[in-house]
Formats: sequence, C-alpha cells, structure tokens
Amino acid sequence: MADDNALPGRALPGLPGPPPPGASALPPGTYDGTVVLVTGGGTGLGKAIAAEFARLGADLVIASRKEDRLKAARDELTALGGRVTAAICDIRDPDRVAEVFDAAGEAYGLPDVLVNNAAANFPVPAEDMSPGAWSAVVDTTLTGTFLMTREFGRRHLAAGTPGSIIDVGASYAWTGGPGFAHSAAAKAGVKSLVETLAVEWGPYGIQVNGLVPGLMPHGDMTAEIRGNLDRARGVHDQRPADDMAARQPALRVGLPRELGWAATFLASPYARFITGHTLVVDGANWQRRGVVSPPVTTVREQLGRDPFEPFKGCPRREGRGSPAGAEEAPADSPVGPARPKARPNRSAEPGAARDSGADGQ
Ligand SMILES: CCCCC/C=C/C(=O)SCCNC(=O)CCNC(=O)[C@H](O)C(C)(C)COP(=O)(O)OP(=O)(O)OC[C@H]1O[C@@H](n2cnc3c(N)ncnc32)[C@H](O)[C@@H]1OP(=O)(O)O
Ligand SMILES: NC(=O)C1=CN([C@@H]2O[C@H](COP(=O)(O)OP(=O)(O)OC[C@H]3O[C@@H](n4cnc5c(N)ncnc54)[C@H](OP(=O)(O)O)[C@@H]3O)[C@@H](O)[C@H]2O)C=CC1
Repeated sequence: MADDNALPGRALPGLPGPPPPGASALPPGTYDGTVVLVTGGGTGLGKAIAAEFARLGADLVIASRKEDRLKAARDELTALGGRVTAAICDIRDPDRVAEVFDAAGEAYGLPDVLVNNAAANFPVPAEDMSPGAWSAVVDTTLTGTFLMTREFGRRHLAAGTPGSIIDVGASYAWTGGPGFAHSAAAKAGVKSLVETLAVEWGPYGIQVNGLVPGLMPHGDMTAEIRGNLDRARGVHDQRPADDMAARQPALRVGLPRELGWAATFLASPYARFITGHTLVVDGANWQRRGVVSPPVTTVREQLGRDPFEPFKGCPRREGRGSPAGAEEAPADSPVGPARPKARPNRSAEPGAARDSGADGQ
C-alpha cells in the first residue's frame, strides 16, 4: 500500500522516516495459523494494522458498519496473502457482536487476537454537545470496545485458550482533550479497561494492551477530523502536510504502517510478558511543552464558532442567565433561582497552556 503522506523535508532533520511498505521486524510467518479480528479494519489505521498482520500470515476478520468500504478493504488485504472475511457489525450491538464471533469461528476458528480500533469522533465544544452526540462517541468508542472485549474474553475463558487484545487509544486519555470531551472521556475509559482486564484476565492467559497513534493522517479520515487538522493551514504558508509536520517534535507525521508494526509486535510471541501497557507511537508529541506558554484561545475560537448563547436548546432553563435576563425561575422552583449572567469570554486572559494542539492525540 502506498504512503498517504510523503515526509516533508526541513532544515532540521527531525526523526528519521521508517522502512518502506512491506518491511517487517518480525520473522515471516509469525502469524501463520492465527486469526486476527480488527474492528474498523476497512479504513485508515485499522486497515493499516490489518495489513501488517496479513503480511505476517494472519487470517483476518474486519468488522464495521459499512459494507462497501469493508469489501474494498477485503480485496486489498487479500492481495497481501491471507484469507480475509468482512463482517458487517455495529459494535454497539451486543447481539451482532456475538454473531460476528460465531461467523469468525465458523470461517477460521475463534480469533486469537482482537484489535479494538473502531471509534467515533468529531470536534465540538462541550457546551454545544447534545446527549445524542455524547452517546454516539462514548457508546462506540468505550461501550463498543467493551462489548467486543467481553465477547472475546468469554469465549477464550470457556475454551481455556490464550489470546491477545489491543485497544487503540488516544493520548488525551491522560491529558484531557479540549474540543473532544466525549472522545477523551471514552479513551480514558478504554485505557482503564486495558489496565483492569490485564490483571483480571492475566491468569487465563489473555493479554490486554493499549496502542496510541499520534498524528497519522490518511485518506479515510472523516471530513470533521481532517477539517480539524486543516485548521492549521496557512499559518506558515505551507502545504497542510508540511504544516502538520512542523507542529510535531519529530518534524514529521506518523505513517499508518508504523502503528501496524507496533500492533504486530504487541500481539506477538516476543511480547508475551507485556500486558496492561499502553504503547504510544507519536514521536513524543503528547509530551510537548514550550519554554513559553502560548496564549490561551477557547475551543470555540479554535473551531471558529460564534459566542455561546446561554442555555440555547435547554428548554427547562430558558431565560435563566440569558443576556436579556428574562423570566427568572422562582427561588422555590425545582430548577432553583436564576443564576447571574454568563461570564464574559475570558479568552484574552493569560494562562499556562500546554503547547500541544489536539492534533493526533
Ligand atoms: C484531530 C484530533 C484527533 C484526536 C484523536 C482521535 C481520533 C479519532 O477518534 S478519529 C476516528 C474518527 N472516525 C469516526 O468518527 C468514524 C465514525 N464516525 C461517524 O460515523 C460519524 O462521525 C458519527 C460518529 C457522527 C456517526 O455516528 P452515528 O451513530 O451515525 O451518529 P448520528 O449521525 O446519528 O449523530 C448522533 C448525534 O451526534 C450529533 N453529531 C454528529 N456530528 C456532530 C458534530 N460534528 N458536532 C456536533 N454534534 C454532532 C448528531 O447531531 C446527533 O445528535 P442528536 O441529533 O442530538 O442525537
Ligand atoms: N488518525 C489519527 O491521527 C488518530 C486516530 N486515533 C484512533 O485510531 C483509531 C482509528 O482511527 P482512524 O483510522 O483515523 O479513523 P477512521 O475514521 O478511518 O476509522 C474508524 C473506523 O471505525 C469504524 N466504526 C465507527 N463506528 C463504528 C461502529 N459503531 N461499529 C463498528 N465500526 C465502527 C468505521 O467504519 P464504518 O464507518 O464502516 O462503521 C471506521 O472503519 C480510532 O480508535 C481513533 O480514535 C487516535 C489518535 C489519532
């Protein structure tokens, strides 16, 4: 598979680029006779992870909601060597999750490796986020990961067989993710699941690790996520790819196959004593701090949104704290007395900020 991004040049060298596509640190055939199930394996990083397992001999099951993308990826991945099954599945549906494991079992046998890669995400200020938006992201990213994991664990416990789980995370699980409150909370939950289940299921022979990509642009990114990255465009009057690279300590972005190589290592026989660990593949971007803190800008400003209209869309509280100060609820009302007017935008205040954007956290 071709690189999605050329590595842009710069006066400083940055971290060296990786070996070419098709290279592997593991012996050929490391995954011969092994079944690997990758959620979201039809696109982007999931497909790149699936590709590295396929090159090393694995049979694959790729699972997600959209048939057309799954079928295209199946054809692409089959060309790399192993057998590939595409399973339509919304990982939020526990019955469908069980059916996918049944189908995988009939085709190749119980998957030995589960890669929980599927996730949902879009940038939105927390104050604008509807319950449905919160649920769309948390139910997919955290609950879906749990449902897949539970099914895998139950079947291995019943069969008395070992297995390996890799959960794809994000570094804002540690730092918080302004503009991505739903996703950051979900990924923090995923990291906690890794640490909990590594202990709970270690005695049964099941490894559970996390794998965190840094900024790894690819052609399948949703318009929302791609748009977030393109916000930086023009700051240095450079091409977007150059600009993204200039914002990374490595002076380059990551390539999807670098994540694939890390995944194949973590599930391999050479990593049998590694469990409960989350491996970050991001060129140290998440640890970045400046000598001088950059000025604080609100998430609304960064997303180009108009000022927040207090309590818009919250009918029970209409009028409370609104700019007109209209219709205050009485003090004995179940919703309590009116609060003072919303505080003015404090974006111009100085403050300590991390020198890292939400780019590939
Ligand atoms: C650049 C920083 C990156 C940080 C690291 C993390 C990266 C990633 O996680 S990248 C992975 C991103 N990939 C995906 O998200 C792929 C799958 N995504 C989707 O299919 C859609 O984006 C989806 C999550 C919105 C689709 O889920 P679905 O269940 O189909 O949801 P609905 O379309 O029905 O919408 C539910 C709910 O959410 C509201 N909503 C949708 N988009 C936005 C938005 N951009 N901003 C605010 N709210 C949004 C939508 O209005 C619905 O709300 P209610 O109508 O109130 O129920
Ligand atoms: N790209 C990056 O720079 C970063 C990515 N990540 C993480 O890497 C992983 C992969 O991201 P990336 O490849 O960029 O994103 P993509 O949008 O390409 O992939 C997301 C995948 O999840 C699948 N999916 C979404 N919702 C569901 C669902 N309810 N049930 C089943 N499958 C679902 C999608 O397939 P379909 O629509 O067919 O269901 C899609 O294949 C995610 O966990 C993401 O959070 C973390 C940090 C940075």
